[in-house]
Amino acid sequence: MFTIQETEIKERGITAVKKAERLGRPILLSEVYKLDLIDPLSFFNLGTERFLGERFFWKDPKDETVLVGLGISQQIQSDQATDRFFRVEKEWEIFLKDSLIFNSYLEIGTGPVIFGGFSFDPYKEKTELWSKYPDSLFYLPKYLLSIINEEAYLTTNIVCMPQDDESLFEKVNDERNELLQSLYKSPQTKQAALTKTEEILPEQWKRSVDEVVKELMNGQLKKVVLARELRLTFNQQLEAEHVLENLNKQQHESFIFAFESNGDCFLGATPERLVKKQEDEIFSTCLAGSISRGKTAEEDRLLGETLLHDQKNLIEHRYVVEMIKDALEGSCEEIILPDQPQLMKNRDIQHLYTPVIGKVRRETSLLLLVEKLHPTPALGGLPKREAVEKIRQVEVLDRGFYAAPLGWIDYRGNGEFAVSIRSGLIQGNEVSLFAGCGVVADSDSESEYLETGLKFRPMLRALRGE
Ligand SMILES: C=C(O[C@H]1C=CC=C(C(=O)O)[C@@H]1O)C(=O)O
Ligand SMILES: [Mg+2]
Repeated sequence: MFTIQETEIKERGITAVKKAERLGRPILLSEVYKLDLIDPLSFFNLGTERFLGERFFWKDPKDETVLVGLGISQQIQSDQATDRFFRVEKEWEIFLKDSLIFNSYLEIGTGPVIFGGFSFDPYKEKTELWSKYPDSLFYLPKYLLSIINEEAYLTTNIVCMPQDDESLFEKVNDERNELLQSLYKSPQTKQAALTKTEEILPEQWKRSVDEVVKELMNGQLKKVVLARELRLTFNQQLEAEHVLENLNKQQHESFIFAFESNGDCFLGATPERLVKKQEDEIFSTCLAGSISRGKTAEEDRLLGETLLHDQKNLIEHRYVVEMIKDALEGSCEEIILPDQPQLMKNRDIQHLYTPVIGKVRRETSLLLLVEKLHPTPALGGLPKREAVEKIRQVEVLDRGFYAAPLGWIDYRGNGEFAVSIRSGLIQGNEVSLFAGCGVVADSDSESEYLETGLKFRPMLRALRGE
């Protein structure tokens, strides 16, 4: 069993407190230990008692980076719409200034990391649904488990005040060791049962698709993504850990995420990367154009072939490729992307997919890239500003964090954001699911309606525990 000795954190803590006294402001103390490999979901689960409402989970499709945060050591949050990406970046930078970071590992995603995201459109009128999530919300966790290429690291973050003393560090050390020891007790709880499914205004949604199609045929708008909601009720309070476990099993090739705030939990399994930054290398994804999976291998292959040659879907996809290329060109010395889309097959749906690799200029930050890209025409439309305005006008749904950038940034400026689709918001014994689709001049509202139905499936499957 792993135990961390108390002497080190005490010495470091006293140094941090002295620095806080000298500078007259809080100072971050962060330390990283390597651990034997532990199961990230068990780590998330063991936060249930102590850190409920203050947890996050993140896993990329290849399991290269798994991050689990428990507790909130510092929060960056705002409802200010202007410059929101830049503001988060500056606040993180200022917060990190003069911090004491004890990290002898070079791995990206160890040490101080903030996790969180942004709402889709800060100018959209807010409803009760997303009242727990401000337009920008990030946590620096108290304890962060990072599993990087199958090696585990535990980062502890403590914000030290001038008036703090040794007892703070004794407490943290005890708590940390208790956490690590309780890892081996797994809680047994029952999965909730679905009692009611309500589609929110499906006919009105179809009518808005028809209206937008008309505009697309004779205006400057080329594409608008329209989304809708499914509201589910269960016989008891839903536990995020069950749903997360199912998503992780059923949609392992997606980004699996959960992000708690004040009792609610936003979670999902998205196949869509927005942008990843590793030093000066960046990776993005064009994902748009969809068809169902076949029941047999042959049917599945034929459906894939149909998608690869379908004009409506190819146009829907091409708008995304063009926009991402344009958005990245200014910041990159080099961009590589194939001419033709390929297929991405997820358990419940297949998509047209074009991967993008680039080399960014020195001064380009991850959040600057997020700002340039969000929303891509896979979530917003084309042209970007006009499409977002149209969505604001015609969509009934309050998207909140759905279809928006969600991810993490470490203290060295590396990190990754996904687009939070195939997702849901848990609120007690109810859950809202969200799904949208790219409407182009060739769209038919009935088939777009069915396509959104496919996109609800990953969350439905996980919620039902199928
Ligand atoms: C907006 C969603 O999916 C986007 C991503 C891939 C394919 C899409 C499509 O074919 O319409 C959407 O643009 C969603 O899942 O809610
Ligand atoms: Mg589509």
